[in-house]
Amino acid sequence: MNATIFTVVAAALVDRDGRILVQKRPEGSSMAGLWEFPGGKLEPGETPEAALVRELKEELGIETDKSCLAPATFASDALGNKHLVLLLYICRKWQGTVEPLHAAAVKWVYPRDLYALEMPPADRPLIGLLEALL
Ligand SMILES: Nc1nc2c([nH]c(=O)n2[C@@H]2O[C@H](COP(=O)(O)OP(=O)(O)OP(=O)(O)O)[C@@H](O)[C@H]2O)c(=O)[nH]1
Repeated sequence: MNATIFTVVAAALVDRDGRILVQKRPEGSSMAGLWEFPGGKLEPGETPEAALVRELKEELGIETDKSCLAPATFASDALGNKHLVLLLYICRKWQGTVEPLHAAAVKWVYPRDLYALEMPPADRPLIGLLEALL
């Protein structure tokens, strides 16, 4: 079966205690209220790393560099009538203080505590991998 594939980049920001940042999708967006990794869709012609650096600035007000983005794992799942490929990077180094500029809220959680959160379906298989990696 053919499907329109769209690519999303996202970051597991990891703090010094090994906790990961998740943000809550705002009211009025698709999947409102679910907790997700910050990130978003690529703009035409944009590299995944440039898109993620841009999204982290737009969504959280932090600055990072592509050299601080380590490819970690990916998800591949149907989303509506399209197919989502989500590239997840681990990022441990950035400048600035995280602020929820787009999200309803942000919080830092240990990987094992991600299981208890309501997350988009594509994200669930990523949790065990993050637990193993961190
Ligand atoms: N940033 C992010 N997006 C995710 C995650 N998991 C997941 O399924 N997605 C989906 O990937 C897409 C990312 O789009 P986006 O963040 O650029 O934009 P958006 O919410 O305005 O998109 P939309 O209005 O089309 O839903 C959304 O459809 C979102 O639901 C995740 O962990 N992080």
